[in-house]
Amino acid sequence: MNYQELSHQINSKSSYLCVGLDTDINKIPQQLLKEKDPIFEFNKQIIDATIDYAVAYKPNIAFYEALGIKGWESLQKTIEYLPKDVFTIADAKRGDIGNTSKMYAKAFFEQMNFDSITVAPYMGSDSVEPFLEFEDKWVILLALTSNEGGKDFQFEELKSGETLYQKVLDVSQKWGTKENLMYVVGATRSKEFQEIRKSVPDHFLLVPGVGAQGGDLEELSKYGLNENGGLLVNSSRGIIYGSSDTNFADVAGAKAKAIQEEMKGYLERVC
Ligand SMILES: O=c1ccn([C@@H]2O[C@H](COP(=O)(O)O)[C@@H](O)[C@H]2O)c(=O)[nH]1
Repeated sequence: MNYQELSHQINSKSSYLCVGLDTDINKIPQQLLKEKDPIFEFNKQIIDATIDYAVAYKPNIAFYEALGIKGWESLQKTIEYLPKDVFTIADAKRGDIGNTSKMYAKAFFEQMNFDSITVAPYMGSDSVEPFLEFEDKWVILLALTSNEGGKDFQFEELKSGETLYQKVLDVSQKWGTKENLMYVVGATRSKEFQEIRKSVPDHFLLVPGVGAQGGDLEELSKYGLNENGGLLVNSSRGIIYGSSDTNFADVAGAKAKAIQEEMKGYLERVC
């Protein structure tokens, strides 16, 4: 999916919601365990219930890898089940020396046909560029993460006066464009949103950390939204684990709808 198509989806659904498919076999409703593929069955019902309110889906790959071959099969089926007009994110946080990164890119872009993958910037340009060589595919580079430990390195002030995460934003803009490069900025970092938006006015930001991690949707939307949308805000546990009963999908749908309605209001302010 390209920049214009993503922007169009945000406009037509009045939503920049990304549903996180962090599907944990120990958390899904008991009655699904009798299914042949409980993880896929759970994802399928969550997707059906939330599809009208979401523009993107983000399976966190760890939850599938943890189950071995069966997990990879559930992931593949989930990706195949998702409609082509939603944006798909492999939250895999990859990145290695160039020839290895190329193999990661082939795995997620060619084998699994994801639109995008999260990549760690720490190994630098040659670890990121192989992902950027794929047409209409995206790198989502970790810039300022939502977790407490993100402060250990990302706020480090460099000799130049800029912080490490600012340097990631500045330098990486030479590697890709707004058409193939997005950034992860945690919803818990709402104080930094205004300044980050100035550094990357046109790039999309993937924002995890609303819901279970307590990020403020209104605050981050105020500074993060731009005229193309410019944001994909992820919620995983806050949507998919609203109920552990037979009504789990309905509850997920209602939670996604509530977020979409709130987002609609924020989008109207920038249009
Ligand atoms: O900075 C980051 C980067 C990635 N994540 C991932 O997003 C989801 C958040 O899940 P919630 O249940 O909505 O908290 C999860 O897959 C994380 O691994 C992040 O939280 N922060």
